[in-house]
Amino acid sequence: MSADTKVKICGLTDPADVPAAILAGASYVGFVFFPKSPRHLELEAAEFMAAAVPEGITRVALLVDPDDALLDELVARVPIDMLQLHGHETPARVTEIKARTGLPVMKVVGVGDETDLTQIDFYEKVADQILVDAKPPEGADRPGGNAMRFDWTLLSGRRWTKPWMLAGGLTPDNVAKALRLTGARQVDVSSGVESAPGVKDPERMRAFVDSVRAATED
Ligand SMILES: O=C(O)c1ccccc1N[C@@H]1O[C@H](COP(=O)(O)O)[C@@H](O)[C@H]1O
Repeated sequence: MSADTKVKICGLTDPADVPAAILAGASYVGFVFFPKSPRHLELEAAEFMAAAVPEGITRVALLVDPDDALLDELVARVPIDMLQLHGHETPARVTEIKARTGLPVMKVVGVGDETDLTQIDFYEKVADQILVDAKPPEGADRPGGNAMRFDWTLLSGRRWTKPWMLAGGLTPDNVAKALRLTGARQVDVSSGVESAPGVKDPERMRAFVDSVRAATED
């Protein structure tokens, strides 16, 4: 584990969440653009919230199989530093989206069992970062943000050429164990720092980052 482990807090929905996440110690903040999510933001709200993020904090837009019209409008209106692709985007589509937007891309790979890890070998060739999340259950309403974790031991000893982040069901109580088992140097949390779906809790955000810091100071 490393003392400079970074935290992404995703799914901010209220303008007050921005200073709360930053005060807690987030290095990345995430905004969700997926209408079926309780964390979905309209572009106007996102524009306002992203503009309030200080320099040095990475603003991530979470998208699910976005079409070109959405990408163009998002990039024109919202000050964003990175895209998180959480759908079924192929490696070729990742390359296209990077070229179209001029933004770095973090591609999500859903893990249910060991066989899913082979996907990372394809995506690390084209994406700037990889986000390793739990694979959603069949028929789930959304491909992430389900507070679901996977078997973290699957990642023990794995190395990839691109930076990667661990996500999926992380909480202030389990993140230390997740860091220990996976060796992750970046973690992403949404449901685990909420008081209700789509409602971020400043105390839980702080507790999460504190747990990461305590675990990485060992
Ligand atoms: O948060 C959502 O509603 C969401 C919708 C569609 C795709 C992904 C979504 N969430 C992301 O999933 C991971 C893990 O979340 P959790 O900590 O298990 O709740 C994270 O990147 C969320 O932002």
